[in-house]
Amino acid sequence: MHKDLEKILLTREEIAARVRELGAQITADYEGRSILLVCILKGAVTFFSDLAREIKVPAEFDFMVCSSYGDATDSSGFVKIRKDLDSDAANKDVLIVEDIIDTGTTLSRLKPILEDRGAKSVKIATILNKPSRRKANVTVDYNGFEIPDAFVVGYGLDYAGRYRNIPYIGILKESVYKARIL
Ligand SMILES: O=P(O)(O)OC[C@H]1O[C@H](OP(=O)(O)OP(=O)(O)O)[C@H](O)[C@@H]1O
Ligand SMILES: Nc1nc2[nH]cnc2c(=O)[nH]1
Repeated sequence: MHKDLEKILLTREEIAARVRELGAQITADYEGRSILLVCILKGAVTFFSDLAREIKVPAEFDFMVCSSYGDATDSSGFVKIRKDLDSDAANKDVLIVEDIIDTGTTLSRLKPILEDRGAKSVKIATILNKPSRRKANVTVDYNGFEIPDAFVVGYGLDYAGRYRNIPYIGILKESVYKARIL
């Protein structure tokens, strides 16, 4: 285990098994159609590349970078798109791929933006979900794991830009972020 982790929450094997299940479910749900898979950078990149290979219907890839400010329950909560899609979402079945849904601010703002562009459908897949932290309503169509309110890293998720390449998901030691040693 990485020295900065308190414990491993989800092993490589557990993640891979769940990703296979999600891929099979998505493949069945979209049978006969194709998907525009949208990766929300950077955190979702690992899940995105694993999930995409478990989806057996034709899939286009595209990428967005978003920053959220405030929370979605007040009018100051908004999402800034720092890198937009290259493709046109109109008339496409869009599947947004996220690493974690926390307050829900990002997706509660992003989903309507893609719907307003004329997407045929917009659904959401996430590997992690923290429902106890929710402030904005988000329907999660494909939910990997519900996790407690602890700060996790690995499998794409970072703290201060680090730990994204840990191949499993673990809880970061409080001493790491309390000491602000990074
Ligand atoms: O539900 P919310 O409270 O809106 O939080 C979830 C968002 O926060 C994280 O991104 P982050 O801004 O940390 O960027 P990163 O993916 O580049 O690490 C995560 O990837 C989601 O996009
Ligand atoms: N890395 C990381 N980012 C988050 N964003 C919201 N919750 C988390 C978390 O637990 N870990």
